[in-house]
Amino acid sequence: MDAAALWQRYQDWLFYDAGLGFYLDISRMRFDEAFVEQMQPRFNKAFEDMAALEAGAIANPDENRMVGHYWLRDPDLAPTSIIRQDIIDTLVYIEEFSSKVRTGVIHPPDREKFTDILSIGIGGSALGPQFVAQALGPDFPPLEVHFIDNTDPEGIDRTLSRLAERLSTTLVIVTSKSGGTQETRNGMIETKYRYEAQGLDFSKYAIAVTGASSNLEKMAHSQGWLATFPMHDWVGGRTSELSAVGLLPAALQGIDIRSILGGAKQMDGVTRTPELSQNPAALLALAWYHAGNGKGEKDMVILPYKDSLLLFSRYLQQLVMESLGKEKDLDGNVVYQGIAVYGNKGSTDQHAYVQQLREGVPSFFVTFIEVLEDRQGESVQVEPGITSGDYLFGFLQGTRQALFDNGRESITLTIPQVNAHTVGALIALYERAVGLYASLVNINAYHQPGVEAGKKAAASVLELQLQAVQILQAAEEPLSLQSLAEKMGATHDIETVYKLVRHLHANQRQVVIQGDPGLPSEIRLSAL
Ligand SMILES: O=P(O)(O)OC[C@H]1O[C@](O)(CO)[C@@H](O)[C@@H]1O
Repeated sequence: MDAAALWQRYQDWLFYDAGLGFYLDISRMRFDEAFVEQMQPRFNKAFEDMAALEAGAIANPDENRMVGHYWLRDPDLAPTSIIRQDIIDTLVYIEEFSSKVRTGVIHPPDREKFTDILSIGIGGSALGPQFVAQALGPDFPPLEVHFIDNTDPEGIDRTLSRLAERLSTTLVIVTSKSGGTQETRNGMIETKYRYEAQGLDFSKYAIAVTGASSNLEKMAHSQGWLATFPMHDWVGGRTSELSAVGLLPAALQGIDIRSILGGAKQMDGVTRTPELSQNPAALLALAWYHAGNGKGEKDMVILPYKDSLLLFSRYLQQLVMESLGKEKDLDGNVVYQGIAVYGNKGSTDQHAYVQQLREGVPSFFVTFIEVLEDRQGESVQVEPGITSGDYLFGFLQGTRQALFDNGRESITLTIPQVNAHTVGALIALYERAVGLYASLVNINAYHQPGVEAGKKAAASVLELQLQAVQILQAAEEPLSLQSLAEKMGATHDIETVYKLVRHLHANQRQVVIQGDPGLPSEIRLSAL
């Protein structure tokens, strides 16, 4: 395609919404009119599915749940007046509570104000708050936010050690929809232990964001925690950023949550349009379908040219991959769907993996995110007439061009600046694009049956561990690995037995290995 034809294609496919100041360019995806025409019936169905979902249909049939994240930013859309009022009340509660914390009306025992927030949660109960804190957190927030989002002891220690001096002014938010996620529970128990070690009553510092009647909610109530906020049944973890999960920590950091909601609502208005060319979420879904043949054959590389959007790719990784990565379609056929997502930021990545994108295996399409405003205030000139922001802009345009010249496709989103409104809009855009794409490929985007297998397997490893220790404690002499596994009735799982004794030995806990651990069949095991 020559330059004039490309320019025409750019103009033909350019989407712009003046209210949002938002542009979407899919001209560098090499689909043709015939493809668009062929996709139209699927889109008609996707728009119908989406309308039904927003009206309160059971859009997550496996879990028999409504899918209502769109109602969070427009409560009038909620299917019942009870849900509507609940959304409104929760928002007011979040605002009142966070304002009282910021001003010291709610304060820690014997101290004037909370200074820090420790957010404990994982997956959808962490990624949104982390992304928004990075994108929108002020330079000097009224409360600085920290995260424990794993059960890694060293990671937990690092966060808690850094906070040790300020634990007595740190507000802990434990976020878990199910209220039973082990990583989050472990982080909470370890944190509580540190508070108690300092003679602090954890319940005076703790808040829960969780589902009704979850174990976490029951514990928060019975122990008299500072507050609990709801995580509604009809909001999935990966679409919960605009519920209390994301809004509470954002409000505590002084981020304008009404503006996030406003941006999302405005984007929802635009992406509700049942007209492919006028709907940027549908255009994204079209581009994804084209790139991967509707089978996820190409990976989605997210490249925001803005440091503050660094975590967007990690946020989208869960939103897209947990939603679309499914073994079966809605009719029960095995389809192995999904789109792999990764990314970091430009132009930093240009000095890392962009080499492969330009010249290596062409297994991806890029989504560039361009922010028009370089910074607030004046820029120095790094060369006559040129600023650092001009360089960032130049690198984005240059990389887009270089990729296209070598047959690599890309999408470009352009926003006027990174602010609460545009971040809300970006979240809403991708939520809708994922929902539409799921309809195109006929899968349930709102369940996650696959993650249960890993959780169950982990639980059986821990059972094996307890059993191994018990047998070693009862043994009169050191055992070989084989005989330990036999006594456990776990010869089929001897590799796991080997690994768990090695782990315990490395931590000087309960088990001693004698012999060369590199020769598993020769080691002798005894209780410590
Ligand atoms: O909020 P919860 O229930 O602790 O779950 C955390 C995350 O775990 C998952 O259920 C996957 O295991 C995600 O979908 C969810 O965001």
